[in-house]
Amino acid sequence: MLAMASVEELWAKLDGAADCKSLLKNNLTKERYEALKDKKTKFGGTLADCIRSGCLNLDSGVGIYACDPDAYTVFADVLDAVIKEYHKVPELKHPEPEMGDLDKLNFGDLDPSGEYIVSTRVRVGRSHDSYGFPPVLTKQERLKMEEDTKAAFEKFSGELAGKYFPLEGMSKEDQKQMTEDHFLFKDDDRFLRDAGGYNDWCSGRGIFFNTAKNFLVWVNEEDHLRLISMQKGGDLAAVYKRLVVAINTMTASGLSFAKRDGLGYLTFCPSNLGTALRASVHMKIPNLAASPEFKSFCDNLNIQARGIHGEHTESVGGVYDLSNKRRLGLTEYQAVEEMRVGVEACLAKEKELAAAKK
Ligand SMILES: Nc1ncnc2c1ncn2[C@@H]1O[C@H](COP(=O)(O)OP(=O)(O)OP(=O)(O)O)[C@@H](O)[C@H]1O
Repeated sequence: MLAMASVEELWAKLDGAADCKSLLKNNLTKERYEALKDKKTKFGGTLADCIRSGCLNLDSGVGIYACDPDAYTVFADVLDAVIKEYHKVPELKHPEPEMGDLDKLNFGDLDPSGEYIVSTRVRVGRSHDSYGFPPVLTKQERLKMEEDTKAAFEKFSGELAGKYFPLEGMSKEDQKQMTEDHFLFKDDDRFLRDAGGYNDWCSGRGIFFNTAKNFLVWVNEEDHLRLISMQKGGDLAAVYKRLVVAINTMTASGLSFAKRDGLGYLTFCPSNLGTALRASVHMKIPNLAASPEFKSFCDNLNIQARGIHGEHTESVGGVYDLSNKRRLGLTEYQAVEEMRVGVEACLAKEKELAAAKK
């Protein structure tokens, strides 16, 4: 069974796949493979744990996950190369976290008319530095981690106060409704599945909500933690401030998050590390989206366009998920600013194209 394949079998599959275009394929040279194939992290993770998904799914974009925080040191030879290529940075010199002065943010509501932006969301990923990532995590460890996390939720007060809902025992109807409302995560990503992301599903997974349901935390989806602030409309300042207060509360509660000099916050997928921040709007841009320049327009602004049901989904009714593409090599505040500038440009272009049609 390939899910249990040895590192030699996985490598043979990757090496023989001439048309594979993943970053793993590009960067795991024979020399690197030979040097790394017998190494182990302090969590007991191996190269096979990192590359399994990318070898089973030769159509992967990235193709490599970190089996645990230590993988970024032990398998740095290949992971650093992948990180540089994915994030398009020549050097790994991520700055220290900087959220900006919350009293002097450069932005407010990006769409006061309320006509274009359906909703705004900013999320960060965080990993406990004392636990491995899904390929090496046991069920008991995941449950213990869930307990540590729940204890930190007790520190949320004011508008952040809320309740934790474990997935185990949640009805199918509730899960479906929460997913359709864009609140909850699913277990249907084959890349993540083959990386071990759904091992022992759904034990140790859950979701925390504040009372107003505009702040939530995903527990043990892809990352140990995803802190998410979201609301209807375009008030980026309100969404961002809420998130920063939540991050500071979690940190002050005594949790220690995995971080490495030059790489910032560590996440399961190397595509997310650094700020681990994705700021997005769901925005109506039917005219821009239909224009041939849509992709290059977004690329020039470092904006990523996704469908509205998450990565790898299609747009519905001309509504797109527009977010910052860069997460590494810039501060949190700069990442949000980059998204803000890009979204404003997309909005202006949409209006211009709509006016030209009249
Ligand atoms: N601005 C937004 N408004 C409402 N829902 C959003 C917004 N951005 C993302 N979502 C919803 O959040 C959920 C998760 O999306 P998705 O998986 O694409 O992003 P993510 O959580 O940032 O993680 P990743 O980048 O690792 O995929 C989906 O249901 C998506 O529709």
